[in-house]
Amino acid sequence: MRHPIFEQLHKGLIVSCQALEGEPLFGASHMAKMAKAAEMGGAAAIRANSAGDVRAIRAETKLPVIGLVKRDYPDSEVYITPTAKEVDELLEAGADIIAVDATGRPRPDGGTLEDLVSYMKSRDAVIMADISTLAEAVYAAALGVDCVSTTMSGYTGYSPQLTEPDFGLVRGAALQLSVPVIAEGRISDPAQAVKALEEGAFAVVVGTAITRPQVITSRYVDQIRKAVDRNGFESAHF
Ligand SMILES: CC(=O)N[C@H](C=O)[C@@H](O)[C@H](O)[C@H](O)COP(=O)(O)O
Repeated sequence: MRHPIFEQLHKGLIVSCQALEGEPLFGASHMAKMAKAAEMGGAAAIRANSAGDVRAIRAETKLPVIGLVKRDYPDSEVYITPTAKEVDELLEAGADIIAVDATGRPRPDGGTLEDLVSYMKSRDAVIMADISTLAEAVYAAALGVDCVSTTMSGYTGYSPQLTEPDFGLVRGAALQLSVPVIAEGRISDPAQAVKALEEGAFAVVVGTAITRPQVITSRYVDQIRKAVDRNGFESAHF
């Protein structure tokens, strides 16, 4: 049976509020304000990295929070909630849903996705499986995750390296699975978010295009520079 929290997410916009160390908005208080702004704009939920950010966002908003912990381990490329340790941190912080890497890549300490999912189920966690291919989506659903998200498409060596969102994966997974399929990754304008829903997404996650101002700024600057190089705007009034 589908967990009741999914009613709040259905056909909604989930805003990913994440800033990594070294980025100007890094820090729980900045992310809480970002989440508040997203709430004011009508977001259905927030996706957030680290127990500290999850706590701050829960204190600042009434929205459900999808938590993850990005952590590097020396023996694995998996960095989104790789082990039970990160799951415990997120449960303690009160995350409503926990996102975990559900790619087929080797996990730290030889752990398996199957073991992680069964641990999470034993702790009543609601699980979002971050996948990069249809086969991974099918496998995660068979393990009993609550939803899948297309987060990792383009970020594993064997998935298509698209500049656009992976609409084909959204469509294929939505057709094949009975759990909600969330569209996530490189959705950069409202029309793409709508297209993802048309392809069968249950909800849409947007991060960078809303919450990473340095990237948004550079997109404008790049376009402007290219246009200036192309035609110089000689007729502009100075
Ligand atoms: C691949 C990976 O690590 N994705 C992360 C997952 O939490 C975030 O860095 C992304 O911002 C998020 O998936 C939303 O995607 P986009 O920022 O493209 O809208």
